[in-house]
Amino acid sequence: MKITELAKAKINLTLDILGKRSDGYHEVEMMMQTVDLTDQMIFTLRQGTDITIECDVSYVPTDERNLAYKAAKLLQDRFSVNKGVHIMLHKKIPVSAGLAGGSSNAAATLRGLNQLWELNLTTEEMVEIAAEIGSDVAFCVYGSGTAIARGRGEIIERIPKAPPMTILLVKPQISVSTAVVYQNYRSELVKARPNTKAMLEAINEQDQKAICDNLSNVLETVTFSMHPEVQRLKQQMLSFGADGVLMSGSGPTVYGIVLKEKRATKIFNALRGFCNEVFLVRTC
Ligand SMILES: C[C@](O)(CO)[C@H](O)COP(=O)(O)OP(=O)(O)OC[C@H]1O[C@@H](n2ccc(N)nc2=O)[C@H](O)[C@@H]1O
Ligand SMILES: Nc1ncnc2c1ncn2[C@@H]1O[C@H](COP(=O)(O)OP(=O)(O)OP(=O)(O)O)[C@@H](O)[C@H]1O
Repeated sequence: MKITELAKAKINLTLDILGKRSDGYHEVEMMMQTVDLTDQMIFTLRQGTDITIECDVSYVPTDERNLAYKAAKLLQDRFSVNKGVHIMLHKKIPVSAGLAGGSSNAAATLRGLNQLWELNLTTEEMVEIAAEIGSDVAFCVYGSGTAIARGRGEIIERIPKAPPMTILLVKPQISVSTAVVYQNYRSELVKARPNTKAMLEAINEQDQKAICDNLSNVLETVTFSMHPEVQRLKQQMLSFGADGVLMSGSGPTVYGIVLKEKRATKIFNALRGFCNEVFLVRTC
């Protein structure tokens, strides 16, 4: 028996930090959006209880460090499952990019194994389990759409879908640790905080211009100071004519919303001249 699931990348339309928590995490309020940059995952039932992973790119761990493995093991232990699985992961989402690639794979594993192992879990039950794997996994369980995430990212409020928009994703060739970025966050260095209410209104009204005007991520202050080239990339995308530009998550991926299709292709070609990893995608 085989189940196929698609794991989508996410971008943050807003990311605000409301304070530091006693568990060491940060209290956040952020608007999340899926885009149609997807990994494909194929789950095949195995005899015995082994969980094995195969991936078509060499730099993704295929052992217990893989978030998909963690998700499978968690389900197996929690529900005393005496079945195994082989997971084939076709990777398209850049790794350590701020696009929740690993989290999305973990969420797709919860959905896939819910079917393969016939667990009959509701979406809400999967969301609860997701929070034990990572802060971004809960949002990814829904598969696609727009939501506000609160708490440490695991409390999800689904909101109306953002309008279809063309997005350029650019992943610089540097690696950023989410933990280090959060650790170095200083609220006093933030000049303008996100206005979540205004962003919600913009989405409710399907007002693309207002969405572009309200993009905001407080973690830019940290990543930009550690890697000035990420800030330069943002400036460059704005000067090329993107209508709104923001760093996603803790970075280093920077995305640009481009409201005119023809201009998006032009900027895409210009960026490909000096960046290896550039993707032209849509909100979904
Ligand atoms: C930056 C974002 O991607 C935005 O969507 C997320 O907030 C991070 O989500 P994630 O990668 O799933 O994060 P986790 O794997 O849960 O945590 C990685 C590390 O980031 C820090 N962290 C994460 C989330 C949060 N609300 N506060 C934190 O301080 C913690 O040091 C944690 O050890
Ligand atoms: N299924 C997976 N796909 C990609 N990376 C994974 C996976 N499982 C574990 N990892 C490891 O997780 C780390 C972060 O990878 P990931 O691509 O999820 O980062 P990210 O996009 O920055 O995540 P987020 O936006 O949630 O902070 C990498 O060091 C990678 O080796």
